[in-house]
Amino acid sequence: MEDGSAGPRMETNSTYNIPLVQRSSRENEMVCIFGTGDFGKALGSKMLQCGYDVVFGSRSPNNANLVPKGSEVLSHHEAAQRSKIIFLAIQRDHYSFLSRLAHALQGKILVDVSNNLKLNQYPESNAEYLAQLVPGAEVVKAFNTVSAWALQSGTLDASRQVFVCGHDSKSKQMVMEIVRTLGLTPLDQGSLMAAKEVENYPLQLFPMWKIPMYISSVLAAVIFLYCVVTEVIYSYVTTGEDYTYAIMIAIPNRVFPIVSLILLALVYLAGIIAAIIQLYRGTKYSRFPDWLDKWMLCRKQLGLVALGYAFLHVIYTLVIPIRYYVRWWMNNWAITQIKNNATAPFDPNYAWRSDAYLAPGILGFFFYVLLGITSLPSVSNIVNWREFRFVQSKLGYLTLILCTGHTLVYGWDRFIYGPFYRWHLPPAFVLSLIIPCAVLSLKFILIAPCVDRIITQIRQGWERNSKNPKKDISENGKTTV
Ligand SMILES: NC(=O)C1=CN([C@@H]2O[C@H](COP(=O)(O)OP(=O)(O)OC[C@H]3O[C@@H](n4cnc5c(N)ncnc54)[C@H](OP(=O)(O)O)[C@@H]3O)[C@@H](O)[C@H]2O)C=CC1
Ligand SMILES: [Fe+3]
Repeated sequence: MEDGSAGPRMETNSTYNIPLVQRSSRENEMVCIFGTGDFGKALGSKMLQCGYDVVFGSRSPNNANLVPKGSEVLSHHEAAQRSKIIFLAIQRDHYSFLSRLAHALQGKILVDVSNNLKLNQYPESNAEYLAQLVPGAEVVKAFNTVSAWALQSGTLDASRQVFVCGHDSKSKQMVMEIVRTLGLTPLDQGSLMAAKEVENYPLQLFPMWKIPMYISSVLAAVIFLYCVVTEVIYSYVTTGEDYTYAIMIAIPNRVFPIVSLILLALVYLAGIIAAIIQLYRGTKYSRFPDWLDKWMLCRKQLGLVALGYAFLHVIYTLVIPIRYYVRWWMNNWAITQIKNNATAPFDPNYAWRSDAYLAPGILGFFFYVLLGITSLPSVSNIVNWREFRFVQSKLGYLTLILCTGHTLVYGWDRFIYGPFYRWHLPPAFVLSLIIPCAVLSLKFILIAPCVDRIITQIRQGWERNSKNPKKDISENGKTTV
């Protein structure tokens, strides 16, 4: 849009709606908005600021004081005559009156901004429903991901993207131009068939985080209950000892590292299953099952949730020295030694064991944090694809090895120590090692040169069962291999 004076717009604007964008020197473009509700008013106000002329279509055109200063309110029929583009800031349930206006709406561009309350609330999308009601108009879906509040307050940072879809590309371009003028970023989503997806988008709560959150919560709950049964209830039943205070710090500090380790292993298990499937099928050209696709797509979120649990484990571990139970136990031990006038000998084995347990934990956590940082868009955008793969894969496996090592050394002789197998149940940390050890063993097999060669070939497009290599029939009938 070329620069120029703001035209007659300036005089009619109230102090609130001084155009921020200087539009073309030609007549200001008139846009019509049906509905003087929250969204209609917010959109109208923003458009006035950006230099458009706004006319509202309302059931009560006499309530002109309700709309932003500088705009007009007319009946739907009159307002429709004034503009090529009409924004429908009306709930879908009230669309039916539009069929009576079909004649006035003939050839107009109707912008559907509506949202629903539930996912898939109606069989067809609101925009497609509108297109059926007013077949003579071009329907474009847009703006439904922008809230009235954000439009009005200007806090659009998180929602600058406006999904736009519609059958007629010219109409879509006109709407996208308005989106740009309002300082937003249009994203063309294709034909009106995409409207359903566009409408479902704002109804989804953190779509990629759902599965990781669900898995981690279920895991945490199950492991917590397992620890309560094998530690608190077991102690109470067998010795009558009250160990319930453990549910505040001791048991959560077992649950957090276990969940973290299992989630981290699950991040890499997806890739291993994918490699095994490719090896088995002997091709990369057939689709993975749906569940694996979903799993692969949420690996980053899974890893970040795992990092969150690792953080909790670190914090809970740091408070151990200030716990009453620990201080009591240490003092008691020292007093017993004084009373007996005998100092417990220094045990280098034990010193080794405790350091060997802590060191991989600290290093593992360090790489864990590094992994988390490199997955942030601001960091991943400045490394190339190879560097990103290197960090996420090599560093990821190193983290998994260190954290698994940390748990293995923690186990030490506890794996075979009878009293830890209460009611014949293995201690929780033993369970936490199953998936990580399986992942590491499988990875070990997959990187063996003979297996790795086949996987690399498959990933480069080689197919085991293709007896006839892919043939291209060129136009002159010759076959090229
Ligand atoms: N609020 C928001 O943040 C967002 C809203 N949207 C969508 O924008 C649309 C409007 O939302 P919102 O402004 O919040 O809703 P409101 O309920 O505040 O306003 C809707 C407007 O529609 C008109 N209306 C109500 N009933 C009828 C009817 N029976 N026939 C004709 N017109 C009627 C009224 O205007 P009048 O009295 O002038 O006729 C009313 O002010 C909805 O489809 C919503 O999904 C999309 C994104 C964000
Ligand atoms: Fe630990």
